[in-house]
Amino acid sequence: MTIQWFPGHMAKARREVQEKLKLVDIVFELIDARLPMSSRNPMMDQVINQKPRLLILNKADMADDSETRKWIEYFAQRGHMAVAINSLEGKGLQKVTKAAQEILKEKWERMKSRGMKPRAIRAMIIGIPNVGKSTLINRLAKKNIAKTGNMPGITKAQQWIKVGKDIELLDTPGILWPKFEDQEVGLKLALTGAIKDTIINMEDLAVYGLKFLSIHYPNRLEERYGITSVDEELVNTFDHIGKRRKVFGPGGEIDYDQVALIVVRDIRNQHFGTITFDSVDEELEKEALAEQ
Ligand SMILES: Nc1nc2c(ncn2[C@@H]2O[C@H](COP(=O)(O)OP(=O)(O)OP(=O)(O)O)[C@@H](O)[C@H]2O)c(=O)[nH]1
Repeated sequence: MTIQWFPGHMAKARREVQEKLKLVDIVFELIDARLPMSSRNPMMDQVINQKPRLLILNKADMADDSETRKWIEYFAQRGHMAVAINSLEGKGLQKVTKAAQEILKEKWERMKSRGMKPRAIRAMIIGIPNVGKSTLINRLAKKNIAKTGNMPGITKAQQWIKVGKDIELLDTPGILWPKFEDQEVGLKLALTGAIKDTIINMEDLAVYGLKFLSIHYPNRLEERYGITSVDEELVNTFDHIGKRRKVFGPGGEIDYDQVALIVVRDIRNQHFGTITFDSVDEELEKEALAEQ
């Protein structure tokens, strides 16, 4: 699904999320483990206000494990519990229930001490497009979709999905916009396939990808393309890859469009292995600079 995010749509999305928030105890903020910063909504804190939140790093199977561990630690230090999962194969889902119980432990104990009967935790998933919201909901749902009637304050009947006996999940996720105003974020989102190819320049994307790999994963770049850095004259790098991959136009010249496409596809199809595009160390550097 592609959504054009105009101010009106953003306001509507925000309103819809805030309506649903009234129904839940906790928000599951779904983010892409390859982009733990860039795949988050820039206004999430304001939108969900003080609602308890669990960060779920989805698509962990495509991310760099060592970076994922660092990101979980990074978020923990900022007071946010985070877990890494793979919704596509249903890996790590049990961590979600455990973490939600942990986050709400005190509240539940208070309720118990006031003599209230224990009940399931009500949760909703929020995330930017393509982060895997539907996949996760379907995974958690199995056959446990429970229909409920109208809830006060909300016009459309909400369906709850029973996840084990401890969690009830709203069956429709909240969709919020990504941080597209930052050009580098846009390129990262595009490299992971979160943004439609029609709105990006493939050559820019390929160049960004190659530079990223040369900095963070030079060995993998060498293994696949026989280079460890990107030449200042970009055309030399494109020529090199074009020759290596035999991408020639009708007159025998290198087809640069095709080279760009090959690079982007190689990255997306994991021919460079599992990659995390947002680096914890760079984020910490940015934070340190901002504090100065
Ligand atoms: N490898 C991998 N792919 C995943 C995972 N979760 C989702 N996907 C894939 O990511 C793509 C997007 O998943 P969706 O569940 O449609 O994402 P969504 O957030 O509901 O997307 P919108 O409907 O656009 O908001 C699909 O191709 C899924 O198969 C995961 O954990 N690992």
